[in-house]
Amino acid sequence: MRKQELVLLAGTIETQNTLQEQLNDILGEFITIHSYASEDWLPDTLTDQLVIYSSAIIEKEVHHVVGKGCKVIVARRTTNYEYIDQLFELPQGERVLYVNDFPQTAEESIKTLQKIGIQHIHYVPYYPGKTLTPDQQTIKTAITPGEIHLIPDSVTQKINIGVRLIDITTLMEILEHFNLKEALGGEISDRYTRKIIELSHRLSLMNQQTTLLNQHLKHVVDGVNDGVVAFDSRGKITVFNQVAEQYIGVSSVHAIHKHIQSIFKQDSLQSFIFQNDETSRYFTINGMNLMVYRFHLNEEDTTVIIFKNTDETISMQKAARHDLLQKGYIAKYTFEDITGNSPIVQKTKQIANRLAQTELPVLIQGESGTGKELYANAIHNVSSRNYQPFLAVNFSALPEDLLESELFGYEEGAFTGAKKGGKMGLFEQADGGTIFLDEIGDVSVKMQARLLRVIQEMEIRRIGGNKNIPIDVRIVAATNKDLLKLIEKGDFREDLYHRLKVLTLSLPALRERAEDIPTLATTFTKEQTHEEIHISSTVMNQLKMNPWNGNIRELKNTISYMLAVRESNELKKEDLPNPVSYQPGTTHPIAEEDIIEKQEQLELLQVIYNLNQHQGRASRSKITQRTPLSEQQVRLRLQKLQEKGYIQVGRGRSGTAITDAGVRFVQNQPL
Ligand SMILES: Nc1ncnc2c1ncn2[C@@H]1O[C@H](COP(=O)(O)OP(=O)(O)OP(=O)(O)O)[C@@H](O)[C@H]1O
Repeated sequence: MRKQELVLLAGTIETQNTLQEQLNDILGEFITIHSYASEDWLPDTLTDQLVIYSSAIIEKEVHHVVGKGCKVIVARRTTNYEYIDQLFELPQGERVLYVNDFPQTAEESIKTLQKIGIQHIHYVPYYPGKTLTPDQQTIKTAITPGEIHLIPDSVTQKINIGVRLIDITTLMEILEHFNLKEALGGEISDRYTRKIIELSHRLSLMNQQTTLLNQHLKHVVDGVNDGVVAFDSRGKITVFNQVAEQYIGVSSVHAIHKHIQSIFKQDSLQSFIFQNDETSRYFTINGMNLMVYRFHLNEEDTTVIIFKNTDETISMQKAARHDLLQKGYIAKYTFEDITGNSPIVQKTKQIANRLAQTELPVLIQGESGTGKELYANAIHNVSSRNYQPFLAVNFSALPEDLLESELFGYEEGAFTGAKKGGKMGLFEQADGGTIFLDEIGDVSVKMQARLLRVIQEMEIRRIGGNKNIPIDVRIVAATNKDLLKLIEKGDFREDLYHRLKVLTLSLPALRERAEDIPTLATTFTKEQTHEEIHISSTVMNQLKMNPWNGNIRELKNTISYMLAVRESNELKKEDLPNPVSYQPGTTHPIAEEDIIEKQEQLELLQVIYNLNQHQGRASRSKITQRTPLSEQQVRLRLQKLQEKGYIQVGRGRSGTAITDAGVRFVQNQPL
């Protein structure tokens, strides 16, 4: 049987090609399709043919070629479902121009799109000759079924959903014309609907994916440890996670889509949410201490509120600290542990506190035992790095050959005995925190060069390694040596000195703040025993007088000694260690007047001792005759000797007698 034929007449080549392809797909097996576009060329007069117009509008342009015996069918057209996926990506409520060649085709197409469920966007029909209102002229997106050239220039996003296709009723009309409807109608409508089903399958797949994505995001937001709430420009809640449910005491099902004010009833919270100057504030909500943060997502015109439980944050920080503590990388002391109320200590603590707030290196200088390590700890603990590691390296305690691998680590196989997998050095381990370089004056010149490089570059290279590892470490160094003298002698690099001493902190010697000695002595006593210990005034006076060349460490050791040897709950002069056992002077000589005054007291004591031995109790005039001191000076020194428990000054004319402690003191003095 000869195949039947039909002629398709379209306006544009694009429409011609698309519809030719559609008809071929569905009817090509049974009917031969010829097609022409009026914008291209048309055939000579057609006779006795079935002619399909792509739309009623082209009639004027083509009717002259439709001759005798022709039957004309004007195609009804519907959206081409293949390309509409892109429309789902447009945001909810977006205004778009729907651009077509005529008002009725534009209106029709909009209705079709709405019918198949694309209702989240707001369509404005547009066709040649339509005048847009000033408001409509701001629309930046246009959709068109192949009529790209008709889109106004103001539009920036152009979505071509392709030429509209011939609908099923027209296809059935064609079959009827050829008397094929009965034989082929079912099959053709199946082919047509299969395409539609494919589309609805794609749409449902897309919906499924959107639902999955929404669920996934809900799980993510629910998994966040903080309360998260979001609301749109009208105040309607769009996000309300599980933690927010707990904090606010409202279920998300109840909260979502409600107005924010109906859920957050607390006035102060409402005013915080709606004002613009503050971005965070502290609130107590349902008995919980919450820090509330607010920020705006401009693109989505959404406000997000985050609720952080400060009690939980504190316990998390404690857990992090516990972790560091287990590794031993923690600064144990704070400024509270630094005992002393003397003006000089208060001032030093104040300066240290300020230095701590910077990120710059600090060099702590002070005699041995003045608390340099204590200050380094305290500085770290008030700095912004306080929840990061604090590592102390004592250069005088580590042998030179170990130092390098300890500080910088090594790679596997770097040397015989190197651990499998290599080792991280202290600088790497201190990353994010503070490294305390103690006794920096004892560092060898070779190590000084390496340290200088690390401090300059803020990166290290492991022994045997070939890559530089960046580090973020704050340096606090300490020394009891006079680094300037070392520089003069060529034992310390001047460039390293300048790198380290960006900020300096000088710690006072204990003798410069003797007024702190009673508090220190009592503190150390309490630290070491729970027993109620009294320090006799004689002992206290003696402690105050001692030059303390070993500073606080020496004082602490003296207290430990006395607590060990005491016979009662009172620390008496007999418990004091032998003066010669006091630490020898380290860096500073004892202040001049101290030596002289001590010497004079000793001489006086010697005089009293001799007088007592030969003449019994000694009168003040006799004592004065035997010394170069004035009567007034003798009186003052006798008072001091009595306070120390070395003599007993009698009333009236009864004279002065040396005590046992005085005798011991005299006898113990080097000749
Ligand atoms: N102000 C203070 N209050 C309480 N204890 C202190 C104080 N200063 C120092 N100490 C104690 O004295 C001892 C010595 O302190 P630290 O080790 O910090 O001194 P240092 O200056 O680093 O000494 P060195 O130069 O010998 O290393 C420590 O036991 C410390 O706890």
